[in-house]
Amino acid sequence: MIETIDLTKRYGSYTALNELNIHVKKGTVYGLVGQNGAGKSTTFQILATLMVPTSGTALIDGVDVTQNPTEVRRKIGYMPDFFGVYDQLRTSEYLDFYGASYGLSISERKKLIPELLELVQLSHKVNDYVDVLSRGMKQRLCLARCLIHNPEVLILDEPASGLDPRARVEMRNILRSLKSMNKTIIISSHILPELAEMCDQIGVVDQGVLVANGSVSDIHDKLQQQKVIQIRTFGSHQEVISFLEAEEDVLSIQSIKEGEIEFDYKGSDFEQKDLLKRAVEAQLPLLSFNQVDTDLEDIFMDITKGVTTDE
Ligand SMILES: Nc1ncnc2c1ncn2[C@@H]1O[C@H](COP(=O)(O)OP(=O)(O)OP(=O)(O)O)[C@@H](O)[C@H]1O
Repeated sequence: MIETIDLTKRYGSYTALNELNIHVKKGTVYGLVGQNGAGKSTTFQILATLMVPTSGTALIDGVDVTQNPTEVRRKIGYMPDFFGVYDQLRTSEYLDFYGASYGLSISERKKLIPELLELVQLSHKVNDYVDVLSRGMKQRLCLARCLIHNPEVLILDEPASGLDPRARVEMRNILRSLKSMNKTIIISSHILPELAEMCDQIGVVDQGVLVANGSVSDIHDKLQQQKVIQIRTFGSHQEVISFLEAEEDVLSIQSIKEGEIEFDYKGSDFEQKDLLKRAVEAQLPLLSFNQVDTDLEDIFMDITKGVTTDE
């Protein structure tokens, strides 16, 4: 439904997007995650037909965004990361204006606007002026605006940015409703865990390059090639340390505390099983042996480390 093939964008000599390949299946939610300046908005602006790529192709439902932007615009709803709302317009008038721009009749608009306001939980603000709505409400109104022509595809650039925790939860619930309506959604964030729970697939972009792509658990596994293992011991450490130091897949011993050793390990699950077996056979004084869970935030920080952000 959404596909980019070797999508590249250069601003002068600076490459903001470098041969990006992503594929979003119909009815699924794809999260593009990356630090500030990673290239998310650039990708979304190209998908939304607002920017032409330097090379490569982007397709929405098989239609090339550069060659046939008008047809693509009918298929998409785009929520930019920054947007303004008009002064002196009430919430319902604002949506009415956009509905008319998309060629909806008065009766269609009359029926649709209350439905959309209900979906984005703004029914109670129908007669309020848009410029005095809270930030979260404005974001939700902008989302309603994206839906007015019933697009199949939603391109949402950081819809939850700048929102307080409650407003984030509200936005997440709305996105869940949209998913259940079988929309195909691409959404960006610089916070990986925020996207993880609502996305079917995640792409991690770093300096314009897709460094990881797949389901949340795939990414977790792929990026966590180096594990941290914790051993709890009973009695002397020394025997355990000597054993670990002789193991090829033990990269380094991270910490040694009273009764506890942590080490970096690069072996597979199969090799890890054998390591444990050998440790038991060597009758080491082990109380427990387990892999330390790394959360998504740690993994994200790890793969994007060393990159300076522009904020
Ligand atoms: N019009 C432009 N001219 C020159 N450089 C640009 C332009 N737009 C973006 N860039 C640069 O391209 C890179 C990617 O920017 P982009 O806005 O796509 O990142 P982003 O991942 O959306 O970041 P953020 O999370 O801060 O919105 C950045 O280094 C940015 O400074």
